[in-house]
Amino acid sequence: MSRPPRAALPEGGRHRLRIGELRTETGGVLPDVELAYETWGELDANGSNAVLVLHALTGDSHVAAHAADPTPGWWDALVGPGRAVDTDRWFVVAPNMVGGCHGSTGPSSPAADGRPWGSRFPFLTLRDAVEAERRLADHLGVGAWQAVIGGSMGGARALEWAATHPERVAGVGVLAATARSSADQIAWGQAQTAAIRLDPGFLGGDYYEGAGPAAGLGIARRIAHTTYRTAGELEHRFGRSPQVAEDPFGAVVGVPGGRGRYAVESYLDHQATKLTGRFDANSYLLLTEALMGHDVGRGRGGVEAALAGYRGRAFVAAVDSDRLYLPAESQALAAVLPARPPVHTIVSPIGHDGFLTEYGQVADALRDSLAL
Ligand SMILES: CC(=O)SCCNC(=O)CCNC(=O)[C@H](O)C(C)(C)COP(=O)(O)OP(=O)(O)OC[C@H]1O[C@@H](n2cnc3c(N)ncnc32)[C@H](O)[C@@H]1OP(=O)(O)O
Ligand SMILES: N[C@@H](CCO)C(=O)O
Repeated sequence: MSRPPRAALPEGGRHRLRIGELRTETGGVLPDVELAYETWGELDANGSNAVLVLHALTGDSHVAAHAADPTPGWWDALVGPGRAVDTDRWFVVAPNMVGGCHGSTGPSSPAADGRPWGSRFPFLTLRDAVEAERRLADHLGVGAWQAVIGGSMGGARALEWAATHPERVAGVGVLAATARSSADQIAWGQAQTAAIRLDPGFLGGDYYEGAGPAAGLGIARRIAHTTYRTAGELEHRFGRSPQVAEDPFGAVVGVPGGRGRYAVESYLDHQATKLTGRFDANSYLLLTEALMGHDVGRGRGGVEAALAGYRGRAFVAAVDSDRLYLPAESQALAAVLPARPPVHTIVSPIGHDGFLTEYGQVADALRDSLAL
């Protein structure tokens, strides 16, 4: 996609907020929670021009470049001066989800005894995350968000915001996400969590003084990443090609039982290595299981009843080739949102990750639908 030129980076920064004790839905207690978040633009005097952007499973708060951190973010072309979420007009806020590993309190953070929480970190739900973010909104003086927007797990959290605090959400944007995690999504999640837990280095979650479960986390990423892409894309990019200088039919000297790799294997190895270098396995487990537990209708009489009280604007988008978050599931969500929004189609050969690479296709519709 073409990116409009960036005239100047918006004002912005990296921040931390202590939100106090968080009692989780399932009875856990986190005594002193800190949220890491980033901001772009300026909040107006009424606190009425704020937009909340929520990241996906392994994302973080760095949505776009700003003056304090010019590194491009994961939705850089969507958020900034003159962009769909125009930071000359909107004050944009993006927190790292509680339980994560990019600044907010998570399993790798020190507990009161100074040791990492590890296995002691309580199970979290997306509603617990929304409660943490509600306190952030209160702290910032944001009465109602003009929009709460996210993709994948971020979209699920956005929907939870609309169901939990309908009066505080004027518009909700849900990309490549559904009202409830399906059996298929739970099944793929379970293969990933098993890979981590069965790694001998996992040590029940208390691995911080050892090597840790890098192998298990890497396998989890390989499984997940394959579901984020399509069979067609992988065939087109890699086919049956061997990785350069490797022979899938030949033994590798010095590696007992080893053989050369196909290019697609090397690609997945690379994705695994990148993730293990930037993500904590316990956070991966925690957030994956929070997402497996996602059902906006849980305890609320079902999905339709849960969203019936939400009177704000709605934007729903699906990637046409997404084999994990099916376009039909986005249609089902749109059909029960009171605004009855159309489902915008992101056309992409790559599948689920298309919401990260092709969002420019829906930028105008997103802005118009949410009055941004
Ligand atoms: C909304 C959110 O919060 S998510 C936050 C952002 N997401 C992430 O960071 C998650 C991790 N990344 C991703 O999921 C993806 O990289 C995306 C979706 C962001 C971008 O995808 P794409 O641009 O299509 O990149 P793609 O999946 O093709 O990967 C390219 C990488 O594979 C490498 N690669 C390609 N072929 C091979 C091969 N045969 N062997 C080894 N590596 C290979 C490339 O060198 C490149 O490496 P690099 O990323 O270190 O530069
Ligand atoms: N590639 C994205 C997609 C998850 O929905 C991530 O890792 O967060």
